[in-house]
Amino acid sequence: MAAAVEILSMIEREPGRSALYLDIDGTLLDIAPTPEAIVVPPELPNQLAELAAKLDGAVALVTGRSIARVDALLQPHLFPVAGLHGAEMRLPDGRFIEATVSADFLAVKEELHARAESLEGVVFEDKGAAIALHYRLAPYRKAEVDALMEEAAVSTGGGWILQQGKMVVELKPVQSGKGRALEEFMSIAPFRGRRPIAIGDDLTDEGMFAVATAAGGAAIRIGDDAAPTAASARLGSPTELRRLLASVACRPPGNGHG
Ligand SMILES: O=P(O)(O)OC[C@H]1O[C@H](O[C@H]2O[C@H](CO)[C@@H](O)[C@H](O)[C@H]2O)[C@H](O)[C@@H](O)[C@@H]1O
Ligand SMILES: [Mg+2]
Repeated sequence: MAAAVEILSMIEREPGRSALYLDIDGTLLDIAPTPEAIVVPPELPNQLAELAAKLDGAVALVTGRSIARVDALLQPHLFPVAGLHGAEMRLPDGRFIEATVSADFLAVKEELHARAESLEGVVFEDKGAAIALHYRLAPYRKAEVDALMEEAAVSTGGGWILQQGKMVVELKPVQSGKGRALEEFMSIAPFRGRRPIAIGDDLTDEGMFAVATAAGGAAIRIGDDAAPTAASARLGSPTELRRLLASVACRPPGNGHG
């Protein structure tokens, strides 16, 4: 397994041949008790913008969050984003691929919201065309949350599927997937023809790890868990990643670690 620092130093040496695909929660940002409690280090948005400039714009966020939430987190910058696990995208030229909702899904959402309110400690997150039920504040609720979400998925009539995550179960559009999102970005400028480097921390990121490595790139899984992964390297924490990315952002090309 390659070291994460070697992979990032490849970007430093050859920014014009690299493209970077970044997950947010657990990767760029430390995990917090609830979705709203995350802390964006004040220097991070500008560092990502510097990195993007260095890679001629070939930096995308690939996340379970909605694009609107990403924009709010990383303001004032608007990056290319695959949101809702790839169900919605903002392409580099500003075009949107939107996720649509059905009447069945809206009814399921309402019902889930009401039922989640009776489960103390469970946090309901409405993301538009996706829903997350979090049990981080009440881990003993996992079985109840799983059962509720399995029932909800069936009630959508097949248009939405389950996504397991860190202390969360999500309902995401069946037409989603971070691997598919990467393929979409990789087919267009400025991402086309560049070596894809995907960085994430969770099950949902495994699809993009597989696509990036199959295309001759590399992938880094963040975190100290021992979960099996298609990533080519591991790195301990978002703090370490932010430090390495900051160093890539500010060094001139060709001045890598060796
Ligand atoms: O694909 P990502 O960018 O990693 O987003 C995945 C989900 O992240 C968020 O939930 C997770 O982070 C929360 C804040 O640290 C944490 O409280 C929660 O337990 C985690 O599961 C987000 O709320 C979801 O919408 C994203 O899909
Ligand atoms: Mg993540």
